[in-house]
Amino acid sequence: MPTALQLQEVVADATPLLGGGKVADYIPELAKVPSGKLGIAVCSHRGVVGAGDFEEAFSIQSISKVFALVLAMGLYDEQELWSRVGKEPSGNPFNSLVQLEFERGKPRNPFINAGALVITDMLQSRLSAPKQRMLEMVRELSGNPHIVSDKLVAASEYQHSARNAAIAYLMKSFGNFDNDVDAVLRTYFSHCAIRMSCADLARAFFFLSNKGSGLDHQNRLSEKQNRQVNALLATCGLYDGSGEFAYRVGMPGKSGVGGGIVAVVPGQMSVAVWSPELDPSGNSVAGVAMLEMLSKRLGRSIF
Ligand SMILES: NC(=O)CC[C@H](N)C(=O)O
Repeated sequence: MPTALQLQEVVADATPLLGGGKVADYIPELAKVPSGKLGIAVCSHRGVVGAGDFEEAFSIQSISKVFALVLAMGLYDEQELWSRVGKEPSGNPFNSLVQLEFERGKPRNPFINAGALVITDMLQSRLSAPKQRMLEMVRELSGNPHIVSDKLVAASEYQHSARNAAIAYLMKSFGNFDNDVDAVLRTYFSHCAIRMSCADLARAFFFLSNKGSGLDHQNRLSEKQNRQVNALLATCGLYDGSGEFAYRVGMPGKSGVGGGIVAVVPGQMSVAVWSPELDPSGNSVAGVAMLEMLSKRLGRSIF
């Protein structure tokens, strides 16, 4: 477990990288976030340590794709789930359509938009209130009952949803989408618009470093499912930047276009970082750098 001082050093050493990326602006509401934020939090059995802006809430965006998958793994059996979505890295941008046509509407993995939209469609089929269920889950996992989904961000995404709608309709044309596209998009955007801090996220992801059992001692996943999710995070969690992330950081991880990244050190700790400026793949520039520094300084690459 790093000390607060070590985390402060990581934040200080990442500060010169500010200005080296671009805040997501394809969702206009996200473009309003100040670009100079830097936060890091680590959670182990001993609790949370953080530095920088680690207590400030931000839009978790694609990090919600992990929570959605975990929910779906509790509702569907293995065979059913993976008949609808694959387990391979895509090597393409997170919101790409090209592969979907060639691969007959089956998304490569649950951590790109197409995959998360199929997972959300599956949640929509089995849950009466999927938006609320997701909020309950992140509140329980993080121990923070005040977590909410930002209605302005969700509305902004809905107003600019042409690409996600196109992905969903393409999958529907192949028979891999059961519910009304508009209803599923609204649920998906509500999940993406959840606001959490690095401290919340580090707590919420602790179960993935602890054989599927959360800080509240609830078993969220079996040990086997936990290994499976970590394997998918290690290979697919940062879209077409997943190989580079494994090379530099060496931890299963998941990013979002809000600038957050969560990472897991199996058996030890979960880490969350935040800095809004992104690289061309949509991953936080300073966020990846902070995780790389932490991994190197503590010797925590899993490889
Ligand atoms: N990579 C991301 O974080 C993308 C999530 C975003 N809500 C979208 O659908 O485009």
